[in-house]
Amino acid sequence: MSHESPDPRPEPVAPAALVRTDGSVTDRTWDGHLVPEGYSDMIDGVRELLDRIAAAVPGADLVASTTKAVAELNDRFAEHAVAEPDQLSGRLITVPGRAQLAVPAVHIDEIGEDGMSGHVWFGRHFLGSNGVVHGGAIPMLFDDLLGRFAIVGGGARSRTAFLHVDYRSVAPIETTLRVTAHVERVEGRKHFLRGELLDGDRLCAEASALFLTLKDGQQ
Ligand SMILES: CCCCCCCCCCCC(=O)SCCNC(=O)CCNC(=O)[C@H](O)C(C)(C)COP(=O)(O)OP(=O)(O)OC[C@H]1O[C@@H](n2cnc3c(N)ncnc32)[C@H](O)[C@@H]1OP(=O)(O)O
Repeated sequence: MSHESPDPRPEPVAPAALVRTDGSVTDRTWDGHLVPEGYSDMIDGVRELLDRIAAAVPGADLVASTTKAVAELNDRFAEHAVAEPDQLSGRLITVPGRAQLAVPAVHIDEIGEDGMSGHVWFGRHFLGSNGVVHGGAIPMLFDDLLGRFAIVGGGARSRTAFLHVDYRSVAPIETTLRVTAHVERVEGRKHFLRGELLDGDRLCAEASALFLTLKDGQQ
């Protein structure tokens, strides 16, 4: 049995090359590692695959062929494993979601010294239930966005000391939502940040967080 349904995924907007916030193009991570051509497109494809798998009831043929293909890919990727300082996933700060698949892909629209705004679209991979984004995905979004902004805003490497999230109304999946982040105040190593997730003008969730700049040699 199959159900016809409209495909709600937005057109992919991630560039083949990596575009910095000032519009210039690079082929390297922030710390100089060369990124193979098409890498961010590959990550986008895997993100779409996670949404497609979450949304589908596949037949036995598709299950078998997918299991075989994934096993082959696992073997091939295992041959290319590197140590953490050399990995690309999570280090492409110019790509939505930093090419880290657990992190929802936030597209940054505006960024300044004290704040940023962007948009995010949660696919079926991030479904909690009944058309609503999983409650665990929202802190992940805020931790990444605010943590990244603690660095972009002039901080050095930092870690989350606390992250408080209030869920004010449901966040729908398959909808373009707005996200904002701003610096509330900085006290020495302590960066206090706030963020919001909105559906139009409706506040879905808000976060307040403290990030601490790490001391030299701190893990
Ligand atoms: C790759 C490129 C991409 C970059 C993009 C990356 C974006 C991703 C970002 C993800 C970030 C993470 O998820 S990090 C992973 C999740 N977080 C963690 O695992 C952190 C675990 N906790 C810790 O490691 C530690 O507790 C720290 C680092 C947070 C703090 O330890 P510390 O450095 O020794 O500091 P400490 O002396 O305890 O505290 C310093 C000051 O902060 C205050 N303080 C400390 N913790 C708290 C707290 N929870 N609530 C209130 N205040 C606190 C203290 O009272 C003190 O205030 P005063 O007396 O000075 O006034």
